[in-house]
Amino acid sequence: MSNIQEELKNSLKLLKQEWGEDLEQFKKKFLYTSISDKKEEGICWYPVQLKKSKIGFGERWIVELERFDTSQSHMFQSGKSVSIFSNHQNHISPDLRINGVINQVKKDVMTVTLQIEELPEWLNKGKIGIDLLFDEASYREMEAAMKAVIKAENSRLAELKNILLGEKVADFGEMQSPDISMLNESQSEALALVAAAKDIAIIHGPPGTGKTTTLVKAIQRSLATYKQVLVCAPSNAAVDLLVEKLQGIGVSTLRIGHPARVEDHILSQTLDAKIALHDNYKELKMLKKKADEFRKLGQKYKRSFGPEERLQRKRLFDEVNRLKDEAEHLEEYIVYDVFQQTQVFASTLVGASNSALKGMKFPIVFIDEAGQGLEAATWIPIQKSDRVVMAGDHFQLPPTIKSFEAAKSGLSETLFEKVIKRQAQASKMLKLQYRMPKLIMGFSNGFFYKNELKAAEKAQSHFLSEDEPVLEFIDTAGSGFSEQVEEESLSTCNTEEAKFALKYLEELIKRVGIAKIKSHQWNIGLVAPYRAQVRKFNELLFESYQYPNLRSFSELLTIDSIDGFQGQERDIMFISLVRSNSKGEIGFLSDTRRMNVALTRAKRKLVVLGDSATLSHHSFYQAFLDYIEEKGCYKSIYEWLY
Ligand SMILES: Nc1ncnc2c1ncn2[C@@H]1O[C@H](COP(=O)(O)OP(=O)(O)OP(=O)(O)O)[C@@H](O)[C@H]1O
Repeated sequence: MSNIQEELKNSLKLLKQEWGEDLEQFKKKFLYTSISDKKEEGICWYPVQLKKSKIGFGERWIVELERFDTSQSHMFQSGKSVSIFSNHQNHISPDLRINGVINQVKKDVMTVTLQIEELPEWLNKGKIGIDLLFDEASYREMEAAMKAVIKAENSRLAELKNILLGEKVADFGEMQSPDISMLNESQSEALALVAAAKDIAIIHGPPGTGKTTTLVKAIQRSLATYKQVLVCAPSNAAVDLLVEKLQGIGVSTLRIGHPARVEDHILSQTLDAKIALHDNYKELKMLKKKADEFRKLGQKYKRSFGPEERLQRKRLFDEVNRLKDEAEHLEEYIVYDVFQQTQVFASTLVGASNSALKGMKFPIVFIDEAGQGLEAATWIPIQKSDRVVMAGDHFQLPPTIKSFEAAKSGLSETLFEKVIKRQAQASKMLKLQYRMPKLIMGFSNGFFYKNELKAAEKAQSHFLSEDEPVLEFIDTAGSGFSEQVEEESLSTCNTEEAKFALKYLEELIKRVGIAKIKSHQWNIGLVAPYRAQVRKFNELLFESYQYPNLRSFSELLTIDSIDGFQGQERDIMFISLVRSNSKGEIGFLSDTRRMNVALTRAKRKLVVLGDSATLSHHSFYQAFLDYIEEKGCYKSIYEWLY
């Protein structure tokens, strides 16, 4: 057996190990995570009220539950497994839980089929909620993809397996001379490489070098040759960003995936929305309505009726069936028509297994942020494609892996990294970045990119105003701003730091000028590595009136964890590092690739807030503090406190 077959089998084994660990951690999460945390993650409805209950087919109980907190987005959908719990006396006991499967979710009402013989009394006593249970579907899809790749022989997938894993050399056609009218030289060379690639091409490079920009251009170009292509990324946020950019240049894009996971401004690109906007949609609705009316009429006939009525009832039901068939055909036609008009199908890596794409093959798949995708997930869209183009940076966020052992044994190595190592001629590195002035870029450049990264001339003119520093580190050491652990979620926050961050931004807006910021549409990112701190920002900002200017900027302000910012950029970035303790424990912050993402999002101003006494125990932060000192960007919180 060849080495790559062994390697793939090992990857599959590690994936299963990760699956087991994830399941274990999920179980623990449910025991220790607060309800508000779970609600925020979209995996819990609380409180809910029991509206109806009945016994359905197979003597199963079916319940209808309504939630009150209607604003929260969620991930519940039909077919998913859920667990209904009682929070009696603010305590969730494992005994007061029942499992079930979602029949349907309509706005704020969920219908669930339960796996019990009798309804427990506590269901009627209020204080109940619904948890989403562990979703094995993604793992199943990844497992299936790995198995398909292992099994592949005498097929395009088998060839791609050999090429991507380095057994066979990637093939290229004649390289056209790069057209530098739109992009810079190395970006244009990357475009030429993509055009010549018969198997695989990779665009990689540090933050802000235009990987996504070049990839979008390559996608647009490919549409001159191919009618339809597939575009993927590991996260929903990265897919939405690509869809937004493609939409911006007039490419007709269909966003595959559950609408609950798609950002609001991208919803119009989902299949549901496109069906609803289709010319024939009104006709479809009419057919369904008529079928319903005839069905109701037919049901009005009681049991004891004569032959005349029987005939009439039969006619009505025949009509119902005819109308339903017609509606079904019309719906199939609408979907077919939407697909015909689509140039780019866009989904997450795992989302490429969506039934809407079943049986479809693409001449080429483009994968952005490929350094964040697990190998098994990356194979899912590749199975559907003849050629592969990936873009990413292996010094930014890696795939999220729960099992330390599996990560150590190789699961953390992405397909993207393997191809860069094994097919050197198939990749092009971009080195000129357009996002950040040199001062913001400098630390990351030295620490991660051997100072190979250059800043474009135009990035030097990125600032808010002549006298507004582009980089500041504000040291909270000695201020008494110490971290707290959120009791229920065990996530860390730092209330004083959160208050200071908001106050700072409030003052910054006033200082730079509200009108100026609004007229330039400069946007702001407020970020922390911990979800508890993100929650704290939201609580403080939206539940008080202390920050009126910042609140009035809410459409230009994004508050999120670092992971939510991968691939994005903001004019102003404020990072609250949270950790402040006497032991020098920095936990999660030691993931330097995550910090690399955070430190490289800002276009005009980057403010980092943290406790140097705690942070300097780690060499990465010591190096960062040295850089800050050297560049004269250090400030002590005492400048604000007194
Ligand atoms: N050739 C170019 N000329 C001018 N601006 C450019 C060029 N290429 C990219 N940019 C700009 O640089 C910024 C960063 O580009 P982009 O987001 O594509 O980079 P990236 O490499 O994908 O970044 P990240 O690694 O953070 O995902 C964007 O504002 C983009 O418009």
